[in-house]
Amino acid sequence: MGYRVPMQTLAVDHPLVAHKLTTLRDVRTDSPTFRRLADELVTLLAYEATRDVRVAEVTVQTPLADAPGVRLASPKPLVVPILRAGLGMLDGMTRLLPTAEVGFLGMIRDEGTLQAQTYATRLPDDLSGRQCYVLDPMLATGGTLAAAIQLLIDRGATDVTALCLLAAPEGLKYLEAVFEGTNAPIRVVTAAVDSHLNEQGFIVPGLGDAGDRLYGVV
Ligand SMILES: O=P(O)(O)OC[C@H]1O[C@H](OP(=O)(O)OP(=O)(O)O)[C@H](O)[C@@H]1O
Ligand SMILES: O=c1cc[nH]c(=O)[nH]1
Ligand SMILES: [Mg+2]
Repeated sequence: MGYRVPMQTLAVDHPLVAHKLTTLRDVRTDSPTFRRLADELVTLLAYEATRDVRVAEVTVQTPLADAPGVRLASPKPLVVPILRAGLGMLDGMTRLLPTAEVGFLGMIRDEGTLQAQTYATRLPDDLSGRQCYVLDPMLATGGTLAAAIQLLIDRGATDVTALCLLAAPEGLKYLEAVFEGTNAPIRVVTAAVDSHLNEQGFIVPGLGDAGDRLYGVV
């Protein structure tokens, strides 16, 4: 029997995170500003989300002496943005993890049933031993993120961290229930856990439709 690993959620408590999130939420914030703030915010979240990223010890020479240090280790971490809205978090993440590889998942939530459908998958076949970082700004019902994490686990991933700009308590509870008792530690790093979901499955107070605010209503 596998041991139980509770899901860990970290809401990053930092004034700069709160400052950027406040402007992201503001309905008056236009798309160019929204894209810039999402990019800046994910870099702050990534700093916390990568605390356990694997490194290897190295020695470099300074102009004065040898200095012990570390470099990002192999195998390379995998970053997986969930299209569309997760693309708005990709550059901010890879800026901190420049050696990471990038896989892609295209997923859309049916606005009637709130069920997630996968329309694109481009991932390495074997994810065993890889640290995986999933990017999706909104964790609402949790259906999209649960399906994405399951796809990674099906390919052997055992170390998955999701970065979300906002999370709803309902979605966090759903993820906990889905992955309870799996061997894979699941971590969620978010800028805030909001109040609740409304009847349309939107996070309240939230920031609206993240994909539309990043890229327009298409
Ligand atoms: O937790 P859930 O209830 O599953 O909802 C969250 C999902 O909904 C949004 O995507 P959307 O379906 O709007 O696609 P988009 O990114 O292309 O706009 C969001 O970016 C998440 O992927
Ligand atoms: O509040 C929400 C919920 C799902 N998707 C979004 O973009 N926003
Ligand atoms: Mg959307």
